[in-house]
Amino acid sequence: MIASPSPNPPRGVPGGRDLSAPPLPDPATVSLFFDFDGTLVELAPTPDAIIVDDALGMRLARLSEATGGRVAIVTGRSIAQIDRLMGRHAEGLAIAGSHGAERRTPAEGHVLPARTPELEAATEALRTFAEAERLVFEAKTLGVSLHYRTVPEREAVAREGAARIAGAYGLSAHPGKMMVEVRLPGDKGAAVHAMMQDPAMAGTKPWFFGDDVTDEDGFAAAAALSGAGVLIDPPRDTAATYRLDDVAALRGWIDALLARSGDRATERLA
Ligand SMILES: O=P(O)(O)OC[C@H]1O[C@H](O[C@H]2O[C@H](CO)[C@@H](O)[C@H](O)[C@H]2O)[C@H](O)[C@@H](O)[C@@H]1O
Repeated sequence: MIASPSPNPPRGVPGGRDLSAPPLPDPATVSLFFDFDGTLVELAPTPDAIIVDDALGMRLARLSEATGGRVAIVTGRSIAQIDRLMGRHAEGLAIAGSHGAERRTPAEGHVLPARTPELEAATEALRTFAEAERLVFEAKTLGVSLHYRTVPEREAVAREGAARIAGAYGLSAHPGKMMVEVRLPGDKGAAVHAMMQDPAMAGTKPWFFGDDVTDEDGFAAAAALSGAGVLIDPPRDTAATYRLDDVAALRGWIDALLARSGDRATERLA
C-alpha cells in the first residue's frame, strides 16, 4: 500500500488564488526550518548529482548567526547524507533527517532509532527489484528510495513494486517527487514540534520552507505553532501560507533577510 502523505489533507487554495511571497520577519522572533532537495538545492536527475555550493553553507551559517542559532534542515535524506553533502557547514545546524525519524540538535544530541530486521530484509528485496527494473536505488540510514526521474515511464512499476515489498515486511511506501520510498515511520511535522522544544527555539515562531508532499506536515506544524509555511513550488493545494517560485527565489529571500538584519557580507553570496 502507498501511504497517504499526511493524515490531514492540505488546505486548498481558495478559488485557485495564488499565495503571496513571504514578508521578511524579524530574525529575533523566528526559527527557520528548511527542506533540502528542491528547496535549498536544485533537483537533479539522480540523488548524487545535486550541486551543493559553498555559498549555501555560508548563507545558512549567517542566517544561524542572525537568528541566534535557530536554523534547521528537515529532510528526507539521512543526517549522514547531509553531513557528507554540506561538510563543515552542517556542524552548526540542527538537522532532522529521514523525514523526521532521526534528529540532531545541540540540546538532544543525535536521536537515531535502530534499523529493524524488516527494514534490512526490505532493503535487500528493493535493491534486487531496482536492479531488475532499471530504477535508481538509494540506500539511506532508515530507508530506501527508488527513483524513476531518468525513466519516468517506469513510475507505475516503481510504485507497485515498492508497495508490494513494503507490505511484505510490514512497512509503508511513501511517494515523493519522481521516486517512492520505503522507510521507518517519520513525520516532518512531528520533527518541527520536537525541535521547537529546544530552549533556543522555544517561544519563537517556526517558519517551514519546502517543496514536496512530505513538507505539508511541516507547513501544518508551523501554522499550528503560530508560524508559517512557505511553499517553494508552483501553486497547488497546500497547507502553506506563502509561496516562492523556486530555489533561486528562496536564496534571494534569504539574502534580503540577511541584508535587513545588518549582515554585511550578503552581497558576496550572490
Ligand atoms: O525532504 P527532502 O530534503 O526534499 O528530500 C526528499 C528526497 O530528496 C531526494 O530526492 C529528490 O531529489 C533528487 C535529487 O535532486 C531527485 O533526483 C529526486 O527525483 C527527488 O525526489 C533524495 O534522493 C531522497 O532520498 C529524499 O527523500
